Amino acid sequence: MAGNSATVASDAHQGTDAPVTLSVRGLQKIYSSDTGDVEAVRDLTFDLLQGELVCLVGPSGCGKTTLLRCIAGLLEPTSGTVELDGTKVTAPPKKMAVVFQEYGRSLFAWMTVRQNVELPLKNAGMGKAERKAAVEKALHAVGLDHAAGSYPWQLSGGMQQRVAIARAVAYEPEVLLMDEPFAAVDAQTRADLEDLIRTVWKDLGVTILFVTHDIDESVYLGERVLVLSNSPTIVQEDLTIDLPAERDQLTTRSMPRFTELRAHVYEQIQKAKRGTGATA
Ligand SMILES: Nc1ncnc2c1ncn2[C@@H]1O[C@H](COP(=O)(O)OP(=O)(O)OP(=O)(O)O)[C@@H](O)[C@H]1O
Repeated sequence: MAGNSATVASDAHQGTDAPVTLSVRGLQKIYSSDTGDVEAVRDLTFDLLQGELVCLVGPSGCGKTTLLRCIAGLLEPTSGTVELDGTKVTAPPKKMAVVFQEYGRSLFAWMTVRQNVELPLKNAGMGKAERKAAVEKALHAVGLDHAAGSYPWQLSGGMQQRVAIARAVAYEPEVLLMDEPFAAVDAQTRADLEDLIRTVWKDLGVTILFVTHDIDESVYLGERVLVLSNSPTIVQEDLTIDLPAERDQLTTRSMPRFTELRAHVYEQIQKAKRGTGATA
């Protein structure tokens, strides 16, 4: 089954009319230090079309976080470009939001859930009434209407991560970047959060780039999966996930096609680890 490459389509977005939202071209990042240079990312090129949910997987240490930080305008690439709606990213763009793994550190403990979600809107100069409506909509989207007055430390890890997601979507970003956001929560909560992401994605029409270590998660969530090679990194494969749009933890994960796609990605990651997958 793992050798089923011939039945697995690449170039997922060919034939769709949606415009390109995010464009990464020839991205390279070399870290320089006293002990020498580390080429984390060599030559990454891919596009995200408007409204896509794309997952990014690759071997540990292959440069996923480096790539995301370059896309988010938090790190300057050594060469290559990132463009959002045709404009080069040189600083964190207003139309982008990022959700990190460490939800505990990303929320302010002395602020209520409502205040945490409201803060970036306040900083952006949004009026009070508009802010209130945006916060209510975002908390409702993540199923936390009842927790608006609670403090983060009164919530479970999964609920805290939902607050971080609400804070990111309240802003109505065009692109949502997620860096292994569910790595620190238990399996049951993780499954719930995966479904939440697909619901929020469908309801709000946001473009999502979701980084994960977890092969099953990438196939379950994504419309496309980008498999990265070992460091120094290139895109080893751009894979279409041709599963039905309506996904369900039980039904989707027990589909033969799910098993085939998961086996295919697994095989690609093994090749990436051995350094035999990349052709460029
Ligand atoms: N600030 C830095 N200075 C020097 N090297 C760095 C720095 N940050 C990352 N690296 C190196 O760059 C490579 C890619 O790191 P990065 O954290 O982007 O990978 P990753 O795929 O996100 O890792 P993981 O799968 O473990 O989360 C690694 O070899 C890492 O050691």
